[in-house]
Amino acid sequence: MSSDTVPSKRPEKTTGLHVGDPAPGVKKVDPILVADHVKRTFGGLTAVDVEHVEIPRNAITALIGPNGAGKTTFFNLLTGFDRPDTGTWEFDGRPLAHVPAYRVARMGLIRTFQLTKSLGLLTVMDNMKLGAKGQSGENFFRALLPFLWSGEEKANEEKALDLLTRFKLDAKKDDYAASLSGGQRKLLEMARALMSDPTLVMLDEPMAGVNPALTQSLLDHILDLKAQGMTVLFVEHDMHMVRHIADWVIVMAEGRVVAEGDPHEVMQNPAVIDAYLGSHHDSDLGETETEHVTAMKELIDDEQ
Ligand SMILES: Nc1ncnc2c1ncn2[C@@H]1O[C@H](COP(=O)(O)OP(=O)(O)OP(=O)(O)O)[C@@H](O)[C@H]1O
Repeated sequence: MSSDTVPSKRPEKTTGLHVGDPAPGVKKVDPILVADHVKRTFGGLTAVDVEHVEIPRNAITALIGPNGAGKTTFFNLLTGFDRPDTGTWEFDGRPLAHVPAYRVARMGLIRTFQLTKSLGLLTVMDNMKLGAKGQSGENFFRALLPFLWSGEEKANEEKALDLLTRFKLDAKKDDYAASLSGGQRKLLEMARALMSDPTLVMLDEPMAGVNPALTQSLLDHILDLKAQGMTVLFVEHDMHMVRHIADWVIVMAEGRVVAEGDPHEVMQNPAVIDAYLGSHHDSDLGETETEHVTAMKELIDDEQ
């Protein structure tokens, strides 16, 4: 955790996102994603058991929770990278359960991974082109009639260069992705996600492994996504980041949503304190205290 984790300008928070008390599963004024009864078990372990959750449109929502709470599994389910035992969910009013990941992406829901998936032996530019919608090779007839797609190829390259410039990676466009630093790879992954003009961007631990020199730039880019009309849902352990940029926070523990609210309210919610600190929150956790718990403890103290 870093207390330097602040964007360069004060983020404009979006409020008025929910209807009624901010309890788990609370209705949103304009949800972009609505999930019901999504359950995933691994043998005897219930990793995800979300009864109902709504993600507000054109806002930044943080999904937080202690290690093993089910956040990444839930991300995998929503984006078609894993299959639930039960459950349905809709993205922009369209059912998504059983839709494979590549089609979910084409529908406008793009995700990044905790460990970046940039292809090290491809150049930065080639990684970007892979993120484009409707690539030439996808369609048999286009592949037979290349003049149909040369214009598209050029447009993709221009768009990629534009994005790489925005993310300050243009000078690296011909380098192998493997030569980038961890933080630059995170930026590349985010830039690549934007190649397909998503409406919902899901980021799994965008700050993990990013050195302080790049954290501000990453935060600014995430805020930009909202400014451009996109919706962001991100998993993050860095609570300072959550507090600074999230408009809404959803807290998971043991597979369930245990609390929701704006970042300041949520940090004071007893269910959240319990989820992170169990029954130990008045005592020193000593050796057993993880970095995430320490971070949460500091913030809870700040809020009180
Ligand atoms: N493929 C799998 N096979 C078996 N168990 C799994 C699998 N994937 C996840 N789990 C288990 O499901 C639970 C939820 O894991 P998940 O990675 O979703 O949690 P998380 O909240 O993302 O945790 P972290 O913050 O540590 O990344 C954990 O107990 C984990 O061990």
